Amino acid sequence: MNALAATSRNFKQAAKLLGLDSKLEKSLLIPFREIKVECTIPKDDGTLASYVGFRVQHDNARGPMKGGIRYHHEVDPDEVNALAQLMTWKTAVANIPYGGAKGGIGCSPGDLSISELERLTRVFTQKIHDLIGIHTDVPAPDMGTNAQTMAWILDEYSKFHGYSPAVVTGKPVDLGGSLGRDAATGRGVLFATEALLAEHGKGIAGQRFVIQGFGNVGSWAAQLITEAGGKVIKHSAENRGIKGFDGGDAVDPTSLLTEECDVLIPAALGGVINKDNADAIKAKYIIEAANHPTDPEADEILAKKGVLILPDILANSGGVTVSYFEWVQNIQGFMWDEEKVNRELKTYMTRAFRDTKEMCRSHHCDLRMGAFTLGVNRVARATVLRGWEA
Ligand SMILES: NC(=O)C1=CN([C@@H]2O[C@H](COP(=O)(O)OP(=O)(O)OC[C@H]3O[C@@H](n4cnc5c(N)ncnc54)[C@H](OP(=O)(O)O)[C@@H]3O)[C@@H](O)[C@H]2O)C=CC1
Ligand SMILES: O=C(O)CCC(=O)C(=O)O
Repeated sequence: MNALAATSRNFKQAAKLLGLDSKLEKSLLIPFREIKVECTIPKDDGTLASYVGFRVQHDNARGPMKGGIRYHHEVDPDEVNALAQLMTWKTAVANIPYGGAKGGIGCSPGDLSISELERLTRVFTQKIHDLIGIHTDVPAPDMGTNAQTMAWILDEYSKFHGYSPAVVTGKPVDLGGSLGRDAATGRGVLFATEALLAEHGKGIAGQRFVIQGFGNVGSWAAQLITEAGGKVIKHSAENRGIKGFDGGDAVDPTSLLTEECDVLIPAALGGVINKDNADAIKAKYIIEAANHPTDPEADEILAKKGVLILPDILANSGGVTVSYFEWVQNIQGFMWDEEKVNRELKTYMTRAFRDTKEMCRSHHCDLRMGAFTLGVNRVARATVLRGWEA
């Protein structure tokens, strides 16, 4: 199922459980603003290359819009729209004062040189600089982008608006980035997994994990789970990003989803768990480190098999939570030590898990609907409180 159809279906199910007014439901679903820009750059060989960039600003009822920028050849408007919508519910689940947005450029970053990536990022920033900002929309890294990409956005944005470190998060620590942001999504995955397993009288130690994707999120999750005593038995790439991680074997990324294990952690692309492979999944728990890795059809099959799924908008909210801490530090002009960042992250992740479970109890629903009803309800309340006057 297309990412937007899947995300909207989950939203509508949550709206129904909450008994939302149909006009409010419609207004929450339609994005605040969709931006599509042409980005042409000279390549290193002197020829020109054109790319399409997107930024979808989904909702700002609870605060500035927030979300990553993805560089990937499969980036398309529907997917960016779905990812932006997920950010709106995710920031509300985490209870941080943001709305949701997401951006992307349809390109294969591995085929571009560093200077081509820098030119592309600067052209994209030139096209969107007056639509982002510290109190309007704050980008961050996602697949195919990193702290260096954020440094280029910060520099280009600052040419127009003056030095503004808080306009992006996930930037290098030397430019005002937060200690602990690099590991934050993976660390949040660890805390969320601990909270879920604890409900079943289990800990990380001794559980067998399979992780798909070994970029920023997957590699940090693997390292931290290993340090906590978990056994990462398979992962989907050569060790990348984390020096010295030596757990698990590298195998083909699609077949590993159906490997024998206790906990499966998809940490790459969306839609990888679908009606074609859901029945063959052997894990007892799925922790969605990636965004929308599970199709609604697969959700139904896995529920019948008794597999518990910790949904993306809760499981991977550690990244945006520490992005919030970074933004707060930039605005305060005061840097936190890493221990404080990690301690606060644990508090926020544990609270989000507890609040989600409360919605599961009160609305008699699974964890995905618990998280969706929690997020959608908070955004709906803020929307109504702000009023409808034009
Ligand atoms: N970075 C963050 O803070 C956050 C990220 N996320 C989500 O986590 C996921 C991963 O993001 P991140 O780690 O930042 O991205 P990275 O670009 O750092 O890493 C992506 C990983 O996915 C792998 N991958 C790419 N395509 C496929 C495929 N078709 N099948 C299997 N593996 C594939 C890549 O392998 P290779 O290197 O070989 O291409 C790489 O290991 C995304 O869904 C993202 O939206 C969610 C919250 C926050
Ligand atoms: O850190 C952020 O602001 C956003 C991270 C992100 O894109 C995500 O959670 O999917």
